[in-house]
Amino acid sequence: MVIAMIKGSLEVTPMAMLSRPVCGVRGKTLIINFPGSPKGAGENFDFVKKPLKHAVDLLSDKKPEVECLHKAMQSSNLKSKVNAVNVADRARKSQFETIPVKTAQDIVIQNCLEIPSVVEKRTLKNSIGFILAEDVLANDPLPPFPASIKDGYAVFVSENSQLQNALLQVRGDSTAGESPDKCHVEEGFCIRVSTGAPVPPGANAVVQIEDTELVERTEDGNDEKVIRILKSASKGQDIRPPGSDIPANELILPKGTRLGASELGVLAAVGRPQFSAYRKPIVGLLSTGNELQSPHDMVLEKGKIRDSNKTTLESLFQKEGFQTLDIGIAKDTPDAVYQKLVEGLKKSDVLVCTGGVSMGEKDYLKRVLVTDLGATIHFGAVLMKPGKPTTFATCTLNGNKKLIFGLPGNPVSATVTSHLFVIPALRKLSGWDTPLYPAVKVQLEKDIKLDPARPEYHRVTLNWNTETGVPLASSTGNQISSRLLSCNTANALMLLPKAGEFPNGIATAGSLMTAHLLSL
Ligand SMILES: Nc1nc2c(c(=O)[nH]1)N[C@H]1C(S)=C(S)[C@@H](COP(=O)(O)OP(=O)(O)OC[C@H]3O[C@@H](n4cnc5c(N)ncnc54)[C@H](O)[C@@H]3O)O[C@H]1N2
Ligand code: MOO
Ligand SMILES: [Mg+2]
Repeated sequence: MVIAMIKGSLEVTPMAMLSRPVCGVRGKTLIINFPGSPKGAGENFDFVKKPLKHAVDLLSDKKPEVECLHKAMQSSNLKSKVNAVNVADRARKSQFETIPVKTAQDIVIQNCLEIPSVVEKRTLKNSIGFILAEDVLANDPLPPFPASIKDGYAVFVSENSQLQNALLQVRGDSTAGESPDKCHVEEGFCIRVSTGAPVPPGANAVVQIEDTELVERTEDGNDEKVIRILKSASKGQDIRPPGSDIPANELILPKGTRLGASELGVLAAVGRPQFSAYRKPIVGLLSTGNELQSPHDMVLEKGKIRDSNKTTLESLFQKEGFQTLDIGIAKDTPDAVYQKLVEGLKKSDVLVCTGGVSMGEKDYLKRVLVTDLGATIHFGAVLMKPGKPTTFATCTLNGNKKLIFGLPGNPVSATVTSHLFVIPALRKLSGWDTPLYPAVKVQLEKDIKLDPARPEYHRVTLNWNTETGVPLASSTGNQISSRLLSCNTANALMLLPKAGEFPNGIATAGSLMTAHLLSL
């Protein structure tokens, strides 16, 4: 505890090295000596409060509770009930019906809808991409006063005079930030105004400086005394009436609005720096596989490869605005998969695993989900290339429903299925109404051979063709699902039908296809 206090305090101030915290135990009493200053005492309490209950339990010999806590904190003792020995009896065909992508997406979204959304208070900082959970009305109108659109003169235009060639005495000035009541305009007079400054009472138009000339200076020669208006002026000209940009007490951002830069700017403008938004889910990332080494390892052991999925998916989800947690790598044993799944599910709302979902003897994910976690697998095979063994399950942990994606281990399959299933789910859980990627018609640049059995999500780079108005889709090359390079530079997933739907099984150059936009 002393170390925790010194370590925590040093992050607040280097002066902490001058303090001498003391902690001890007398009989069954824990004694903590906090610093004398109220601020220091409060901070130090925060540094040590987490294990207090556990410390007191230890002192009072509350063994069962202590053991239970230990067990809950380390999922490392968990033993799977999956039989890993009997390989000969394993299923030789997938037990899961292969369903269309659209059906799979509907199932995912339906499960998201069954999770109650959590509303949290947010402020203008770090709220980009969040969805408003309340209707927002403007507190104040914008502009809050009649404001000048030009640098010039506030004047009075009457029924009889539009002021062409009129000589007006300059009575004062109104610059931005001043009170509108500072001065007053009457016939024969004007007030010099700046853009954004209040137009004073009595004035009903602004004449820009370009349409005036100076006729007489003040005695000291520095200021304007009389000006001439060169062009006729009309009532209301170059004035923004109060509330003309944003009216007060009107619904300006309805519940469900996604907060982009301008929406946050609007909230800032109308005096709503605090608002309710839907909480975003936390995404846990788990790689599985005996072959995986850290991407930081410079030397590969025999038979090993570096874990690239976690880096790709972490970057993808973070780019979409979601917080990710690295749950690590699970070895290909039922125990390891079980332990990592429990750890991941405790820490996150949505757990995204890669690998171990196909037909291999060490593909344990589905079996552990069902046998050890009592999870429901909603689908375990999807009619698509890449991504065939994509698996989606839900389970309940401490009363909370959790989503689990078991994405295929191949790097391209994991990336493509993240776009098609995981990101829509994360968006839906964050309150988006339309979480799927928008689709556009695109034109094939070259012939492409179609897959005999599965519709393909072909990675393409779209270039906007200004002559035809239709984006031209260029393939990123060899589409094998292990070749992550095929995702580089891709800004769309082009949906190609299976071979039977095209003569000779070839989609010819110039054909129109649907593509899902990943980015612009
Ligand atoms: N008999 C069958 N075999 C396979 C089928 C099938 O239907 N029948 N489906 C194939 C398809 S399609 C895919 S996709 C893969 C999916 O495999 P798994 O999800 O079980 O994944 P693994 O076997 O663990 O790994 C596949 C591949 O990906 C590499 N990998 C895994 N994790 C990572 C990572 N984090 N970073 C980089 N690369 C990773 C792994 O080394 C393998 O090469 O199954 C086919 N087999
Ligand atoms: O479906 Mo797998 O994802 O082709 O490689
Ligand atoms: Mg496998």
